[in-house]
Amino acid sequence: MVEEEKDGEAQAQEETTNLVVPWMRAPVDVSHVDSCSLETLPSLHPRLKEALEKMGISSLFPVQVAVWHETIGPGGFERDVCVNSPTGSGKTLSYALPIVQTLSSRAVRCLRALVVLPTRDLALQVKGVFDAIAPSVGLSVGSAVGQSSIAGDIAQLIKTPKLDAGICYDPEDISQNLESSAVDILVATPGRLMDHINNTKGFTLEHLRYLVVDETDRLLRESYQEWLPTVLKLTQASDDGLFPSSTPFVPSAFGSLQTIRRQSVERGFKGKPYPRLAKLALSATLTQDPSKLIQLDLHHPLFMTTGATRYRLPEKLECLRLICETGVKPVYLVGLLKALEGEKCIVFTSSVETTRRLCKLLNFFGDSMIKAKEYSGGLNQAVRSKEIKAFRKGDIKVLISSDALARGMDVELVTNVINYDMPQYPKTFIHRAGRTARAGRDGRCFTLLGDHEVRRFSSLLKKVGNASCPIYPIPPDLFAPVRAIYEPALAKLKESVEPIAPKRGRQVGFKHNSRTTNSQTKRNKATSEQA
Ligand SMILES: Nc1ncnc2c1ncn2[C@@H]1O[C@H](COP(=O)(O)OP(=O)(O)OP(=O)(O)O)[C@@H](O)[C@H]1O
Repeated sequence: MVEEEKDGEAQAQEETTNLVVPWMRAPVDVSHVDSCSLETLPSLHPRLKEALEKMGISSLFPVQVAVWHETIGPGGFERDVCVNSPTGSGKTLSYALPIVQTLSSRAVRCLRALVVLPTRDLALQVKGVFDAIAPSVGLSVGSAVGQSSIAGDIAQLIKTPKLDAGICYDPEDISQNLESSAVDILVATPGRLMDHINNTKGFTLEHLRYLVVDETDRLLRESYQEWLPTVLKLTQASDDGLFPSSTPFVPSAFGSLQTIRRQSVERGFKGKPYPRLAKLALSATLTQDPSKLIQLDLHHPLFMTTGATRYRLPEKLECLRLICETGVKPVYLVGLLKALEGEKCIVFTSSVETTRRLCKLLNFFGDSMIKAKEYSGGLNQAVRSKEIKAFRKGDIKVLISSDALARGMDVELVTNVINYDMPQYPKTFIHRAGRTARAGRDGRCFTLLGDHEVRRFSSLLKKVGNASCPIYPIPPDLFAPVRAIYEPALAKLKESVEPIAPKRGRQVGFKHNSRTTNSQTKRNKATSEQA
């Protein structure tokens, strides 16, 4: 993927120059923090406790406890927080809970918290987490993501006055005008957010108090229409006027609100309250690149990480490898999938095109072998949503995917991740593998390798802090029937996907992805992580 390549270059640069911003050199190590039961969590709102219990949550994970202390506890949102914590460790709730808790005492509905994620599916997943807790304290959550109707968004986000019988809407009436937003919290993708900022009447970030940049490294890698500088600028605009810290909002001459974001006294401001937006940045592979981090304009940032290594795999993840004979990699994959029959598996490939072909090929092996569906940026959103829904429900057990599914997606009971194509970069490995072994559960990550990839894979494993990756032995009796039907399945695939005259020596297959042309590869890569 073009994105992962950029990531790789950036990582290589960081690794060689060893540039680390000073505040990252003294992190809070979350691996020394214990889980905490809801009963003993200080200051937790009783209705939030109930909502969490309804979700089946009885205690907070370490990263959630650490962020809680820094925001609700003694830290009191004094500093911006940057979290680097493994996949599946519960980062979503680590920011959702303190934001909902602090906003639970708000008097007037305004857009106070903005959560930005790189893809539509991720944004909707995170909205689901807020939806599970925010209504319990009277807060409303909205979403603004691509490929949904703008009119629908506007109806959901902007409050229009109700014209009840006998009551007239009076735009001069401040009490009617106070609530312009229909939501307190907005979960958005950058493109749709910019649409609203530029075009939606009544949409304002004037009262924003919290900004969450989830999957930070991914979001900072691309400018997405300059969304971040725009948001920072719009929230700074209302910082010009300072209001007494005891007055959380003041009706202005225009009937709208003005918000003091932080009521703390900042260094160098001689006792004056200095309004600012509180920011939280999170990822399992948080960038350490100063030129990227500077874009966030962080305030006395506090860095939370887990352990001494840069990246960390989930504790209960088991890594295994399969060394495949040249030219018959799909046979190994089908053999492995037969060995894992009945369990939920995600198979990652290197591109949209390989995803499409591999999925077709597997289905040509016949229903009795493998039933697989595909998920990639090459499909339209409706199809992707349908497939992911079926996968969540368990109607589909095998999902062949590009890296569109690698980051953040939380699908329950995925017990196996299979790297059909070896990931090129440590970050890609971390995110792919992290679709399993989530929330302290067990999971396995298999990587299929050709002989020529073994050395490179060993060096990649070292970078993700995992030295042990034994060979997985597929039971030999599973291979023979698969081998027997490989050639006919391949022939069917050739007929179905090879309208272009094959080049000399070119075969349909998955042995070498380099066979696709450069422009094709670039196209595929470019779409593979698109929302
Ligand atoms: N305190 C908790 N108790 C039990 N389960 C939890 C708790 N917190 C989160 N979970 C569950 O853990 C899973 C992983 O959480 P989440 O998606 O927030 O992880 P993450 O750290 O953001 O992962 P990624 O880096 O892959 O995005 C989810 O299914 C979530 O419901």
